[in-house]
Amino acid sequence: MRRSIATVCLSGTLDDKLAAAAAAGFDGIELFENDLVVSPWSPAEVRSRCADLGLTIDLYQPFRDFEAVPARLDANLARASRKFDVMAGLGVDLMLVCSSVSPDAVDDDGLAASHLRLLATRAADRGMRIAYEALAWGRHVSTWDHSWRIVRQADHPALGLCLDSFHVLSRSTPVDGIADITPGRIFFLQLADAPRMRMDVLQWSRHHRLFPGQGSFDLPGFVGRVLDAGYTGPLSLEVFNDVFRQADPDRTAVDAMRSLVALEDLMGRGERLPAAPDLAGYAFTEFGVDGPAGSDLAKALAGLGFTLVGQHRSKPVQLWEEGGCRVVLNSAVVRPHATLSAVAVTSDDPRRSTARAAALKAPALPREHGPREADLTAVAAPDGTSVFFTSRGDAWRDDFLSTGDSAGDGAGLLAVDHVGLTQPFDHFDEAGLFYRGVLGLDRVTTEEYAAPFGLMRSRAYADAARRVRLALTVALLRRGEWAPAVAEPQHVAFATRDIFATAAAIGTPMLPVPDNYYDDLAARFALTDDLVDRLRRHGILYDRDASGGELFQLYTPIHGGRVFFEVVQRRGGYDGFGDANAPVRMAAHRHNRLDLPHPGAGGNRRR
Ligand SMILES: O=C(O)c1ccc(O)c(O)c1
Ligand SMILES: [Mg+2]
Repeated sequence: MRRSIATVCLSGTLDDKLAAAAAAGFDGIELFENDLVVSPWSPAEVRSRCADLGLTIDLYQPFRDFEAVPARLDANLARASRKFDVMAGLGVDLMLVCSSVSPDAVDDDGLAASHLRLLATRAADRGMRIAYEALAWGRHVSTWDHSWRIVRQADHPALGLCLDSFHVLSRSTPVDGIADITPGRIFFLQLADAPRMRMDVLQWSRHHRLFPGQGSFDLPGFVGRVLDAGYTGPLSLEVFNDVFRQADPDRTAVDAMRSLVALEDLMGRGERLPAAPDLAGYAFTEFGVDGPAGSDLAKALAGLGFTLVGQHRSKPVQLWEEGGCRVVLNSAVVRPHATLSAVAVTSDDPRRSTARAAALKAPALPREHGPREADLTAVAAPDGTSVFFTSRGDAWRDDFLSTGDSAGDGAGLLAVDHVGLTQPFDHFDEAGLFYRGVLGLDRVTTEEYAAPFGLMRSRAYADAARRVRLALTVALLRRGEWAPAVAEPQHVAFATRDIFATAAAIGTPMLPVPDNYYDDLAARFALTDDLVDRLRRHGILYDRDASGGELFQLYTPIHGGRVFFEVVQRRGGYDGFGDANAPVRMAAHRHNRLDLPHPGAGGNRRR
């Protein structure tokens, strides 16, 4: 299928947008009038620029407030005629007319149809066509089925529909009937996703649209019906989004292309992606550390029961292990402090995982191989994390020389439960689409909560077997300046079979948790005094879901300036991430980092 993108999706001037669309591999564009108006290029120059870049101009838009505004009919036809001249210069034959919002528009389908028929006649005289789109906030026409009735009534071969997934799905109008639209009458298809929000639909549309797969709309279902109606034109993205409007257009265009590739795969039409192989879990997580951060993390890992079991053959890289948890401390990647630099997932077919990632436009990372170093394939995630695919059998471990120590039972940690990555504000949705697509994960939860330094959103993904879980978080506004030190922590959570045994093995609680938290917990969940006391004594946080599943969590302080570890025990099918406890953890980290006096766990209240 041809893939197009509306210039309104991308930041910059027209030349920036065209270059970005072409570089990301789009076949065509929808030209937004504003982008042409501010361009120094004539329509003919834009046409030749697009041709040079291998882009077609598939649609010119928007033409507003035309139908059923009787007082302005002549003026509107004159206006249209000038726009047809522009379109002729551009070499584009399709104009988008969106349903009138003017207070002067009258509620008269017959009149609307006759006006559109007149416009279509004029367009046809110039070899052009009109695609009529119902805006969700149109004054009298705001649903796809209403626009279709009018188009049918107008009955002109140069008049058809433009269907826009946002306008259709934001209104929850039934979509089944779309498949029955007369073949050939859908002239254009615009795609946008969006989060479900209860707000004015115009504001929702103009600020919060997202690329397919980043929001909550059922786009595969919607597009499937449009294709069932015989539509053969491009899949064209039309996303009004405040962040994308000011982000690097090259990067946005790649994100956009990735969304279309993933959508076509989900629909099972067009090009298919290599299927996501089954994942067996995280093989290891790697932290890039400088000297002080390296010793800080090493101490923290030892405190959690890890053993230093390996030293890399050729690089300053350590392998720490406990149960099925492996942590690599890499001081070859020189970065300030500590950074969760890589995650490695064990894939049933690493080659296919890599091919899938490449098809989703994940940049491949060059690896330097020493003589015996395992051939790990890696791609770069939008947040800078490297994602490795390893095979079962741990061949990658041959890169490490044994220290002679082997991991004992430690504190009873079993495997990585999840990885938590805080995302920069501008790249949260992009990162979600990337990880989900590349690793073949499903979306599990989306939560929002008020934390000490602002509102947070967290979104978690996991494979069907729950062997690889990933939690992304973001501050809902760009971070204020005043608390930058805790801006973007990253963490790895390890699963334990028995959190109380693990806590006992660790000893003194690593991160003091306020008494007030436990008083509130007792009230919220009607827990026994005994359980609350045990939680309190060990600094364990607790959560319970609607069906009785339970989560127990323990946290370390922040190490190496940016990272922390978590220990979790899930019971009874608990599938979340304890987001209700995140503000408690964040406040405790703040206390800890400032080294504020703490009354101590175990019932000593502050006076
Ligand atoms: O927000 C708007 O005005 C607008 C314009 C053109 C479109 O295709 C659309 O979906 C919305
Ligand atoms: Mg539209």
